[in-house]
Amino acid sequence: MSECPVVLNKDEVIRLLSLEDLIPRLESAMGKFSRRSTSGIIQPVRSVLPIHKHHGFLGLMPVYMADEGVLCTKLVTFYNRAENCTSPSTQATVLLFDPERGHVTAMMNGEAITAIRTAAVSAISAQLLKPAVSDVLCILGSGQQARSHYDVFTKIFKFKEVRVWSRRREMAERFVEDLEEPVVVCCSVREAVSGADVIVTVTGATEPILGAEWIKSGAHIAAVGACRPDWRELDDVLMREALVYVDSRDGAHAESGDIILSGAQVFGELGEVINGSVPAPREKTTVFKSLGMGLQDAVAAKLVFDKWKSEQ
Ligand SMILES: NC(=O)c1ccc[n+]([C@@H]2O[C@H](COP(=O)([O-])OP(=O)(O)OC[C@H]3O[C@@H](n4cnc5c(N)ncnc54)[C@H](O)[C@@H]3O)[C@@H](O)[C@H]2O)c1
Ligand SMILES: O=C(O)[C@@H]1CCCCN1
Repeated sequence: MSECPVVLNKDEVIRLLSLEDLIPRLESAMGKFSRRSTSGIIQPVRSVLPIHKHHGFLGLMPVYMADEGVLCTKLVTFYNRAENCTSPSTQATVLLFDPERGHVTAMMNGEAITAIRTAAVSAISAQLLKPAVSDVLCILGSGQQARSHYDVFTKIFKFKEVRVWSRRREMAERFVEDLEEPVVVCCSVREAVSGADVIVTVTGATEPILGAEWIKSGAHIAAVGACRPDWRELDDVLMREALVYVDSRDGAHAESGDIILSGAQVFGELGEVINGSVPAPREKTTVFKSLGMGLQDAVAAKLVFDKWKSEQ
């Protein structure tokens, strides 16, 4: 290594990564990505190595943004394991490189980046696709992503009611204990989603937990879990009847069980909606199937590193 990289821990990343700066940069990068050949962005579908013995996976998420001079990769492990395990189910490190000389310039906590950028991208989808009047937010799941989605969605949007459901009720009760605003704890998915305008699914489910029959017509669903080709969160009817948007078509066709196993058609990429090349009819039921992209991590990591440098 020709130079020692800067190392930024979780607290530093959280301090330096502001939503106000991140969201417009993510919109711009995702719009550019969806222009493909002219984008100057190289992002292969992530490599995922199964860790069979421990019900886990190691993902490698490289990206090169030629115009911006950003070369980055995230290394992420994710596990599908018992809730009483004390380690987080998703853990990550993000590396930024000098693209000209090849050395690592910064190494930073990837859990904070993953939590914040995923919720920020879901918020971009909701901004574009949610019903014009959206009073009720429902979060299914009560883990890391549930918390980051709660924080980002309640900061950006004004909901009259927020609901949460978790597989174990005590986990949902623990989730709301830390919050300043009231959140309704629901006993069933059906109760939680009934009449909701925006639904966020952030669970470790591997079988569908959310059915079309319970959902209000015109609702927007940000489907964040189920990131393996044989994992599901949403049922076939919902996937086939809704307009389905994705972050990357290639990623979705390789990794999303909800898309592959339901046979749902992808209507567009979020970047295409941002570019105005794919419509966003708010009155229709819409699903944003999020899988996460190295590009989103790179945008966040560059922002963090630039802010850090500006303080030196
Ligand atoms: N799309 C993206 O960019 C992205 C990024 C990070 C994480 N994820 C995915 O989002 C999901 C949530 O991540 P997290 O970090 O919050 O995980 P977490 O472990 O912190 O929380 C998982 C939640 O899902 C619940 N759960 C687990 N198994 C379930 C099941 N079978 N049915 C219903 N609920 C179940 C748990 O009770 C918990 O509330 C995971 O699937 C993860 O892989 C996606
Ligand atoms: O894009 C991500 O960061 C996550 C990692 C865990 C699996 C799902 N996608």
